[in-house]
Amino acid sequence: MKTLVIIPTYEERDALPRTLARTRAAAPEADVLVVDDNSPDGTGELADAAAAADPGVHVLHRAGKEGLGRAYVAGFAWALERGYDLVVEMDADGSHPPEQLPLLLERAQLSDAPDLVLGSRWVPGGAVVNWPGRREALSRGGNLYVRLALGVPVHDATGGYRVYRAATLRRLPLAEIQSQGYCFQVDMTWRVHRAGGHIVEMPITFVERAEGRSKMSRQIVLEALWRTTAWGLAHRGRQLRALLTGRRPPR
Ligand SMILES: Nc1nc2c(ncn2[C@@H]2O[C@H](COP(=O)(O)OP(=O)(O)O[C@H]3O[C@H](CO)[C@@H](O)[C@H](O)[C@@H]3O)[C@@H](O)[C@H]2O)c(=O)[nH]1
Repeated sequence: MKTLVIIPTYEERDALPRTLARTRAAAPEADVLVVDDNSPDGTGELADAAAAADPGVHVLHRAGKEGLGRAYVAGFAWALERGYDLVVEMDADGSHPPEQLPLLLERAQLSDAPDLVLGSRWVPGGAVVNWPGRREALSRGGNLYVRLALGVPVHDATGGYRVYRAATLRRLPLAEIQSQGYCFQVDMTWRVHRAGGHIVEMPITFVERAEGRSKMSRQIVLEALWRTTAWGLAHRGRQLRALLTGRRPPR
């Protein structure tokens, strides 16, 4: 199946070349799209150089930093316009080891044809390497909150190593997405679930970056908290209304 790996970048000069090389070696049949938000450190120029040397690497330049969510929505549109069948999300910093990609892609192509294969840190066999305790607690706690608030039956809705079936992305109202930061991952997981999508989790090992720095911020955490809470309240309201009026409650 025609596959595109989307790698969003902001200031990933030190990490990107190695991640690109590892990705092309691990899954040479997949094309790569770097979506750079005009990084001031020259990441975009590095990506251009990689694209000039390898026809399987492409670059989408955006005018400025607008967050992970907007970068992915632009990357999805790029992929759908060009007829890719599978669309992968992957961080630029090597924390999503490209060597695990073939297993995720293989799972995405099994006959039960999942709409979304989630690389999961929090299922048996999954792991995190070199994360401080408070970051692990934030991720585990955040995922528990997502499950309780939204009823999404997965263990790692916030993770960013995943494979979508392009046909599923086509059915989602991507232009409506408001999430800017990492709650985009929750937003997408929930959209696939609500649309009746088949989601499977595969264990992955997340390895904290050795170069550059995380873009995680207080603003990103707060956005995830308030959006998840607002979605959850609206969702529970819809379910209650359905029950009271004898209709089938929405997922
Ligand atoms: N284009 C673009 N890329 C961005 C932006 N912000 C972050 N990125 C890119 O998005 C990827 C993830 O950012 P990191 O800063 O490395 O994230 P992390 O803290 O390691 O994030 C982990 O937690 C997130 C939330 O759970 C996960 O979404 C992510 O996959 C990973 O597990 C990196 O490739 C980074 O360059 C942005 O505004 N624009």
